[in-house]
Amino acid sequence: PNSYYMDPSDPCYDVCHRLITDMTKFGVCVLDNFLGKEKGLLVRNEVLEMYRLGIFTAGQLVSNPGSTEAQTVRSDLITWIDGKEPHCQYIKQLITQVDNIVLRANKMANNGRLGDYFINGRTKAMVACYPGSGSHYVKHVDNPNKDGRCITAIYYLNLDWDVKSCGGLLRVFPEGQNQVADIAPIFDRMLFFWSDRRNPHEVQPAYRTRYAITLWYFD
Ligand SMILES: O=C(O)CNC(=O)c1n[nH]c2ccccc2c1=O
Ligand SMILES: [Fe+2]
Repeated sequence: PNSYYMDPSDPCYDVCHRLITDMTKFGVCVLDNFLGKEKGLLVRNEVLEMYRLGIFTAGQLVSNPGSTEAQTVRSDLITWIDGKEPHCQYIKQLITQVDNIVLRANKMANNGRLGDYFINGRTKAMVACYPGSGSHYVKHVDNPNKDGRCITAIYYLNLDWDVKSCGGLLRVFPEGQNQVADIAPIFDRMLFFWSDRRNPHEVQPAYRTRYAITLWYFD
């Protein structure tokens, strides 16, 4: 069939429709209140507990620019989760929820292709923590060389996050547009964007501990 029918009374319908529309028009989609406060807090607590248990490892090493000694500035800390680990049941539920939406939006899009992709898999969930000491991520493209990743999906966990005092803004520079997209990493916000060169982006220096969970979908 051209595209599989989804009943508009289905609660997922609106979200899937938003995802298709925004990704087609902007290549970026922001969904707020994604899980709801209660479930969002349960996911957040699992991540904070993991951080307390010290299972995060250093993400990228950023050498001190211009420094003489070889010391490196720790930037983001990360850990990879498939959801089967102990004390990750709510992270697993988040992953399942995002899978449902991406896969059903993929089927619902015309002739079953979301942005001309046929999504057929994803990475594990990468839980990232930016310690608040000005840690950041320089402007980059997630998938510059066709490694198969097509959609970046990020879930933010940061309560009462005010970019003016906490920093940590995600700034996307959509290719070919002179308009940037500034996305605050606020609690229970779900973000999707094309992982390729259409969306260079940076994480500006964070002055409070900043948590996010990222999934990359493959086509
Ligand atoms: O947290 C955000 O708002 C955006 N985050 C990113 O773009 C981002 N992109 N690529 C990575 C690769 C390895 C470790 C962390 C990352 C990472 O936070
Ligand atoms: Fe990125």
